[in-house]
Amino acid sequence: MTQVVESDESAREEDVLVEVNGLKKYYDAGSLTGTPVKAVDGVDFDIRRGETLGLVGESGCGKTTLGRTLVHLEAATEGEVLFDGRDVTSLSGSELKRWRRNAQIVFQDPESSLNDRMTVGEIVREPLDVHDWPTLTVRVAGASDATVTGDAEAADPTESGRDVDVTVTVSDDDADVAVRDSLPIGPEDLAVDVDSGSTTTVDVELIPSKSQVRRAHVRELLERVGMQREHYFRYPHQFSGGQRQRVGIARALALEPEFVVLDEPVSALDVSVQAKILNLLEDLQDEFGLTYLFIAHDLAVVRHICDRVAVMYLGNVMELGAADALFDEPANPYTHSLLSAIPEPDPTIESDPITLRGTPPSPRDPPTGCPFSTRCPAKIRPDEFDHLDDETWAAIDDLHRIVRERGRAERSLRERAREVLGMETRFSDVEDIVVEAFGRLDRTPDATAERSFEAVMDALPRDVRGPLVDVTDHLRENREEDALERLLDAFGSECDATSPAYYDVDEGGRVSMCHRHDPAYDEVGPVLEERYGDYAGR
Ligand SMILES: Nc1ncnc2c1ncn2[C@@H]1O[C@H](COP(=O)(O)OP(=O)(O)OP(=O)(O)O)[C@@H](O)[C@H]1O
Repeated sequence: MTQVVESDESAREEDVLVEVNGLKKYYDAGSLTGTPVKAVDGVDFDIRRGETLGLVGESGCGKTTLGRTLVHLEAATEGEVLFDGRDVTSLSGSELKRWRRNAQIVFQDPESSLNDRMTVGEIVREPLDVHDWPTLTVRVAGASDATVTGDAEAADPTESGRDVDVTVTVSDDDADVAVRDSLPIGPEDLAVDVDSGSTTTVDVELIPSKSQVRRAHVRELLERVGMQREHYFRYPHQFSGGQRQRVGIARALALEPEFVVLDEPVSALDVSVQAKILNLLEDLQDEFGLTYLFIAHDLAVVRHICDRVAVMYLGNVMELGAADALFDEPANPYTHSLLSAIPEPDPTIESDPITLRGTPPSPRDPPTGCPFSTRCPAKIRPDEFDHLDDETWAAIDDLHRIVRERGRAERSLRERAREVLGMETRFSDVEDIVVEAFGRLDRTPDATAERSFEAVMDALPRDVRGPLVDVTDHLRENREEDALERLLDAFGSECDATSPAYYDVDEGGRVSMCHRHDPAYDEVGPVLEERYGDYAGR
């Protein structure tokens, strides 16, 4: 007798699904210039089974690259990505193909991510064809030595039940078969033959064709994501952005992955549609026990949908922790700055955003110390300059950024020729830059008048003027490296010198990368309050 019964979904444990260790992704690593784009520059974190981890940060900080590297659309330059404890960065060939089913991605723009020449059904079905889905995984109970043949492969009896589609229980020539209920097949679709010779052989065959099973699965998926079964034969351009994103989600779920990267899945959609897609994603997560990495720039959406959040800057994770705690009491100066930029919904509350000056440095040339050091509103300042006010520091920091950028910019052939010929180059405007950065500090009665370089320098405190004279001298000679070194030597701090460690910043396991968490320095919050008063990031 052969009996087929449906099994319960196995209980999911609250454990780590993805573990990322020292992950780097550099582009053009072998280029002639020798300076790769350090898109992801050494990140460590876990993603727990069944959770949604948010990934936020300014454009270009490496969010998409990190997401793509996790699902192996990009090869890692260095580091590990462990899925269920197995490093997948070195997988290739059939092993990689097999693993890929487990990790999928939903792209930002449903306009460009769906092939307009394929029907909706073909689009969702394509991964099933590529992976020859379904391959039934069979575990045989009750027989110590059994082989499995037919449309199925044998599962390791010691593995967790999560990976098993069919359980065959053998006693003499009887077999009970359990089919996982998310497959669009029932007892009547399977033929199970048990041959108990010297070793037990279990032959499992699908009765409908694979094509029929795939079509049925695609239709079920379409319905599950809020489309209709009849939409199978329509084309993407016949649908709205929201519906197209539903198709993208159905395609990502077709192979029943455990882990899905959602790369700005609602950013391209109308606000009215965004909530519906987010609700759908949450429902699907509950139903299928999915684990999400949710990449987004809308912090309100992230707070709503994510369990934990990682804040990224220049290829580094600056802070990571429970979403509510991180939004309520940010620890890292970069998180403070990001949150401070969100408009205050209550107009009666007066607060000023922390304005982040300048743009992030190029990922080809990240700062030596803390990645955020060139823009940090809470940057540590050397004690001997305690007497300087915030405006003077802002001017010093501006000059630092300008010199850094200039040092990085490739000099054109024409500029080099002009230098050789002793003609004027772009560095001839060095004095203008100093006047621009420091001229507004002068509070004398005639300060509104155009200031000369000499007048601006004279008005500066002696211990600022001294280093600035050296800096401008270096710049006039086109020695940007020396100018930068002099600036850092005079005004730099721990933030410029060394990359900070991660510190535990709350009881819930939140970590943040900032020298200010070292008890030797004042903490971030009080420093920002002192420098910015009633700023909006708290
Ligand atoms: N294929 C590539 N080749 C070279 N550089 C790349 C490539 N892809 C991305 N980059 C660079 O890597 C850095 C990180 O880009 P990435 O797209 O991951 O950032 P992001 O945070 O997702 O930005 P956005 O929010 O704008 O999508 C950027 O400087 C980008 O220009």
